Amino acid sequence: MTFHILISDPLSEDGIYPLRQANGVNIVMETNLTPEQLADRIDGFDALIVRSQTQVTRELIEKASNLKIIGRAGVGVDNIDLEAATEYGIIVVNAPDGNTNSAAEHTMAMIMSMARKIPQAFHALRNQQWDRKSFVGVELKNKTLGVVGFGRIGQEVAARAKGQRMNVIAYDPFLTAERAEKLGVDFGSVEDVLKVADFVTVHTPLLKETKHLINKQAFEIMKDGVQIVNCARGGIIDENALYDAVKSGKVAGAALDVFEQEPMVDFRLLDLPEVIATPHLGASTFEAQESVAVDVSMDVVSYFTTGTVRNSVNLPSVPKEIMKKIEPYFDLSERLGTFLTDLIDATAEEVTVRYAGELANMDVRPLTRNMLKGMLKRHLGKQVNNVNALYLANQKGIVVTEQKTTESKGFTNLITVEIKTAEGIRKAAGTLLNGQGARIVKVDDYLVDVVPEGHLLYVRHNDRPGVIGRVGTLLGQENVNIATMQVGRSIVGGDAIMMLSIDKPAETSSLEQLGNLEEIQGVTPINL
Ligand SMILES: NC(=O)C1=CN([C@@H]2O[C@H](COP(=O)(O)OP(=O)(O)OC[C@H]3O[C@@H](n4cnc5c(N)ncnc54)[C@H](O)[C@@H]3O)[C@@H](O)[C@H]2O)C=CC1
Ligand SMILES: O=C(O)CCC(=O)C(=O)O
Repeated sequence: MTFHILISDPLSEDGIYPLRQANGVNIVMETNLTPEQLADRIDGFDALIVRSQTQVTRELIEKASNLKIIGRAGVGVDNIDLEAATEYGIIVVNAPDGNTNSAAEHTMAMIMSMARKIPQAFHALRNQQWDRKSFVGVELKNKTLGVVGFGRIGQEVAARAKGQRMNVIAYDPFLTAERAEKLGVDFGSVEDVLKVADFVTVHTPLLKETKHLINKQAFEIMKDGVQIVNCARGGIIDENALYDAVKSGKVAGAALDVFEQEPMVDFRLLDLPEVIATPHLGASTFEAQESVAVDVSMDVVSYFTTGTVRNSVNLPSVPKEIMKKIEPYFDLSERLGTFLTDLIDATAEEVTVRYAGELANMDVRPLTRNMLKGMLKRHLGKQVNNVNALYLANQKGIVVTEQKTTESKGFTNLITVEIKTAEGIRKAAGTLLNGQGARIVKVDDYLVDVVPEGHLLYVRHNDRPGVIGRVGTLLGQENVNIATMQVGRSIVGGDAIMMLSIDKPAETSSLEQLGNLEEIQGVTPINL
């Protein structure tokens, strides 16, 4: 049998030697196809290997009736419709480590070029202007670099910046005080980072949560004269807001490798002398291109020869016989993870999942992974699945433990998730009620009965007469319909909670008003 592989973006020839050496493969390299030509060409191929140019859309996937694996020679998979690939049973693999170094070096090159106005000075010189006055820069030494997104590349950039004797402050939802100390950086919230940084560099993936993370409001809290870098993904910085911030003088320099639309169509930002740019070259080194091509080629060969891969982004790998028994708990596990993540405004350090009842006699590792997927997807987005969730959690320094007991205190099965953060331990427990679907039955030590779906509000309050009525009245005034409400309390007159299920998400202003009501201690929206 021949395995047909289409490579549709330029890949290092040295890097694809694992493919060239494999028996029974037919490699076709066509790197100049239009989307329409690619759609006409794709059918019949077993594997598609791309970089960032090829858009692997649902329409393309639907035309690829033989496709089994998509290889992304790089990190970001935002050019691949993962949902469609998963839906069609196509494994997506990437090369998460191969270009980290190059992307970090490019970021440093951009920071230094920007700080010393090297591209601008070169441009003048090339136009035969010997101008030594217009290009006075700033030193990096003793300046503060703010790193938003402290994963592989963010950490490598920080290490290099420290070599330039910069101070580094970072924000990442997975960064704990302990890890920050170990890595020799300060840490704080995004606002903390933006307020104190002389240079800001972003290294997050582009997700719903990170789209326009650096916007008008973000620029407003930055220092006057801040310099800003984006070598991650176009769209993390709002380009219109950046334009205005540079124009107004708030931002003294911007260095961009990536853009909201690529190839670039709107060149307005480049009219500004403070802005320097490269056309998405962060990973464009011989070393990185060879490395990502080797990694992805090895995974494609491994899939072809053994059916296994190393760097899966979406592979569901649950043994069939286990799957049948535990499948009904998949959704509940994931929702418990998301529920607790929304509830907790702190970095998870340890996660314990307790299985009580019949589940204790089964291999429940897929459930734990699904719970972690629910937990991590809030910050890592689509790249998390039940295959890579545990790996990613470990990579973030989260200690994951499973515990089992056959005693389940009145439930056939009970799954309790406990998350430890620097602020303490929070937990939620859920079960499947016979014929009535999933329920969250305990939040911390309060007994509840909540369907884990839709929009929920978790309200902490003092157990006093009239509080519940005031909450209902206010939400009514704000046109928020309450579908269900649960109340739990520790002791009469003590701390209490309300779990409300509402028909639509409450506006921020409504939540603020709710939080300001007498006897209310706090309000947390949860969206499942
Ligand atoms: N310009 C280029 O050619 C290249 C760009 N990239 C891009 O760089 C980005 C980062 O890559 P890696 O470091 O390898 O990924 P990574 O997954 O190791 O790190 C990303 C980090 O962002 C954090 N994060 C997620 N949401 C966040 C938020 N709202 N605020 C702060 N942090 C948040 C995550 O927790 C994670 O630690 C990706 O978007 C990738 O596509 C990567 C390589 C080359
Ligand atoms: O393939 C490329 O050159 C882009 C690399 C990149 O952006 C990534 O790996 O996320």
